[in-house]
Amino acid sequence: MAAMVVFLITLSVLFMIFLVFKLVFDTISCYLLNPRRIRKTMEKQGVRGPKPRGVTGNMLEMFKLTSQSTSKEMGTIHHDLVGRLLPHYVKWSKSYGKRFIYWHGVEPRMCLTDTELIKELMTKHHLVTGKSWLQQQGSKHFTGRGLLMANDRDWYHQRHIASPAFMGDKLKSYCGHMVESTKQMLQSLQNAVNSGQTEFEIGAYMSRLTADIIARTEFDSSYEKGKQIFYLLTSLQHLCAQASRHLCFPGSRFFPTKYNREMKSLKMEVDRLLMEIIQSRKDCVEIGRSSSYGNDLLGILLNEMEKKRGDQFKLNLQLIMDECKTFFFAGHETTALLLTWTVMLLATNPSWQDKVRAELKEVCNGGVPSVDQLSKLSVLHMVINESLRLYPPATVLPRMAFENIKLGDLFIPKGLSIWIPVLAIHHSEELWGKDVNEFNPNRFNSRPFTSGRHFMPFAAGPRNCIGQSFAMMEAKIILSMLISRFSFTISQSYRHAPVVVMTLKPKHGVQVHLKPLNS
Ligand code: HEM
Repeated sequence: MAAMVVFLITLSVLFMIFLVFKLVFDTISCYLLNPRRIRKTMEKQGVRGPKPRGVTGNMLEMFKLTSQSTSKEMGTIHHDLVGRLLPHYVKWSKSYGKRFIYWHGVEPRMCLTDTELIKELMTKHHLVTGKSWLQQQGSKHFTGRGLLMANDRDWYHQRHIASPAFMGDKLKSYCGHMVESTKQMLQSLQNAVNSGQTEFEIGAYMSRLTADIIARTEFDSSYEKGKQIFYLLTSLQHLCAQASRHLCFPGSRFFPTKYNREMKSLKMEVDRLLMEIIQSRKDCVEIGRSSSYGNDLLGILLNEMEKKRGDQFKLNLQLIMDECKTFFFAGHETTALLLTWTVMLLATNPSWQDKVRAELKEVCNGGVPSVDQLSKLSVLHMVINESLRLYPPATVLPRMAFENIKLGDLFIPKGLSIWIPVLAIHHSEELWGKDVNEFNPNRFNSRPFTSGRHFMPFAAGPRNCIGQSFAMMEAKIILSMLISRFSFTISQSYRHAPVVVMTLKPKHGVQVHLKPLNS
C-alpha cells in the first residue's frame, strides 16, 4: 500500500515537472525560437524590418508615431491620408522596401503591397491562412468565434450556412426595411429642420440608421432591444480597439485587470439580451405560434442548429450569439462610415452632388429607387467607389499563415502574419496616377479597374466581405433618398481629422448644413 502511494506521488511529481518543462519550452518557443526562425527565413529572402524590442516588438514605436501624426486635425480638407494614418508604414517602407517585417508584440507581421501576390494569397490560400491568435483574443469578448474571426473548416461551414441570407431574392427582400428605416431618419431630419436646426452631425444619424436596418433585417428584433445591444456593442468595440495594448502577450487575458473585468461584464450583458431574442423565437415555435424560426439570419442559424450534419460541424447557441454580434458589428459600423464619408465628399464637391441628383431625377424621377433601378445609378456607383477608395472603412487586411506557403517568389513560413495595407494601396500614386489623392469618381468610369487587384474595400477571393451586396444596396438606397430630399454643404465647424480606431472614422464627426429641396 505504502509503495503504491509513493509510486502515485512520484508519478504526480513527474507529471508536474513535465508540465512545467512544457510550459517553459512553449514560452521559449513562442517568444524566442519561432520569432527567430521566421525572422531568419525572411531575412534570407531579403525581407527585413525594424529591430524588435522585447515582448512589445515594434508596437511602442508604432503607437508613438501614430499618436503624433493624429494628435492634430488636418487643417484643410484633403485626402492625403497615408502619412497621417500609417506613419510607421511610410517610415519602414522607405527604409526597408515595399515588403518589410515588423513585430506586433511577439507576432511577426509582413507588410505586403504587391497586388499580384495579394490576389494569389486571397484566392488560392484562403483555407490555410486566417485570423491570428492575437486578433482572436482581441475580439474574443466582442464577436467571439463568429465568421469574421473563424478559421479553417469552421470558417468554411459558417460561411456556407450564412451565405444564403445575402444572396438573390433574400437580399432583395431587405430593400423594404432599408427604405422604411431611411424614411424615418429623413423625417427626423425634416422635423429638426422645421424646428430651426440647420447643422447636423450626419455620422450619428448614419450610425443609428444602419444599426436600425441591421436589427430589422437580420434579427427582426424590436428596435428597443436592438438599440440596447447596439449601445453595449459600441462600448465593447471601444475596449476591443485597445486590445493590442492590453493583450500583447500570452496569459494577459487571465489577469484580473479593470480592462478584463469591464470586457467580461459587457459581454455577459450583450449575451443576455441576445439570448432573450433567441428564446422568444424558440418559444414562438414551441407554443405553435410559428412553424419555423424565421427566414432572416437568426432564423437561418436556428434552423441550421436543429439539423443533424454528417460533417461533425455543429452550431451551438454560443456560436449563434457570436454570429449575431459579428453581423450586427460588421453590418452597421462599416456601412455607416461609408455613408458618412460619402456625405462629407459630396458636401465638399457640390458639382458631384448635382450630378448624382440629376441622375436620380432621370432614373427614378427623384423618388425612392426600386431594386431594379439601383443598378442603373452609375454615377452614384462611381461616387461610392471613389469614397471607398479614399476612405476604406477597413484600412488593413490581416492574414496569418497556418502552414508554410509559397507565394510568388516568396516562401511564407507558418506563423507569419501578412498585413495588407489597403489604405496605402488605395492611395498609391504608382497604381492610381498623379491625382491619387483627389476625389475623382470618373476614374471608375474611364479606366476599367480589376476588383481585388488594387481596389479592395471588401477584400477579395472566397473570404471577401459576405455583406458586400447588402452594403452597396443599402448605401445606394440611403444616399438616393437623402440626396433627393436635401442639399447639403459642409459646416464651418467640421474639423477634418480621420483616425483609425479599428475602422477609419472622422474623429470629430461630420457636420453639414442641410437644406430641404422643396423649400
Ligand atoms: C461599406 C461596408 C462594408 C465594408 C467596407 C466591409 C468590409 C469588409 C472587409 C474588408 C472584410 C474582410 C475582413 C477580413 O477578412 O479581415 C469584411 C468581412 C466581413 N463582412 Fe463586411 N464590410 C461592409 C459591410 C458589411 C455588411 C453590411 C455585413 C453584414 C450585414 C458585413 C459582414 C461581414 C462579415 C460577416 C465578414 C467576414 C467574412 C468572412 O470572413 O468570411 N460587412 N467586410
